[in-house]
Amino acid sequence: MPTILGQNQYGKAENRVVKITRDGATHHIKDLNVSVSLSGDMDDVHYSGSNTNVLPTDTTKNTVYAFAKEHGVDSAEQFGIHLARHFVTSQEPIHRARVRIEEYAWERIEAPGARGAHSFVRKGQETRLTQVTYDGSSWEVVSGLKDLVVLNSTDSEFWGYVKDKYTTLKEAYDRILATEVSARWRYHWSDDAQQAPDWDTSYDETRRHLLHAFAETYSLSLQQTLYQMGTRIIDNREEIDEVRFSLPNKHHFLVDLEPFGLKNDNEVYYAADRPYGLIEGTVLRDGCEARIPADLTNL
Ligand SMILES: O=c1[nH]c(=O)c2[nH]c(=O)[nH]c2[nH]1
Repeated sequence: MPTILGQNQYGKAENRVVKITRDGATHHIKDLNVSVSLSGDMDDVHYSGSNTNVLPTDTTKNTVYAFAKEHGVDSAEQFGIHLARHFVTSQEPIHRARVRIEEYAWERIEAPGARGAHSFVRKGQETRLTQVTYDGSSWEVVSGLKDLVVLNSTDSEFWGYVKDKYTTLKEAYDRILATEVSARWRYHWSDDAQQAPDWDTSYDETRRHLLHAFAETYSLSLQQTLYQMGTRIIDNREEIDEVRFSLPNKHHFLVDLEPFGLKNDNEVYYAADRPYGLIEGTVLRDGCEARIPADLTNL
């Protein structure tokens, strides 16, 4: 049965680019997910396997990162136009380039004790959670949130760790620290005879303390940041006795632009989605018992 080749296209999908622009202590962030799809004279590669006309998808990925440095990212549209024009005008066999971009929006965390403007929270609300348990005489209220994504574009280091024969990680003295916070906090209110907290105020203030502690901590590890966030909540919210966090370390790797003759001065990052470090821990008011389960998905 004879066959002919129909529509075809190829490229690299979902290149996660984070571009930090440093204006002194004020940083700006652009966070994109860029998918490139090219088409043109690609019959041969399908029919015979000849790659003569094939610009590797790996190259399209490199181009995305290099362009983030060379041209900056003013807007997703502008960035897409640069890329699409480049592929069509620089490669004779490529006749059409489609560049799709998703942009993730960030807001600044305005924290009074921050050393600069380099802390961000992803736009789009987190999910507020609660679990109420009553056995006829006492109450347990555990509230919290999930999907609260935060990022510091500086003031984060990681070094001095154990090195064994499998360790390849380079020590970092200025890295991006980003996580998607999942937190649960347990109220010490357990008795109808006691005045219950104002739940809405408690939620808003706990969230605020958590964000401010994230922004204001000069971090030597995500573990240290976790402890600071928990301590800030326990110190400021007397109605809360225990806080537990599950913090995926959302790694941002500096892209090596040297092969393209470009210097990457902590500007262009590859935002990896997996695998991720997972840092979890509880912070307790002294003298209180830990009751939030270790695995927050069980709550
Ligand atoms: O903040 C961090 N804590 C770790 O335990 C760890 N491990 C790692 O590879 N990177 C990091 N970062």
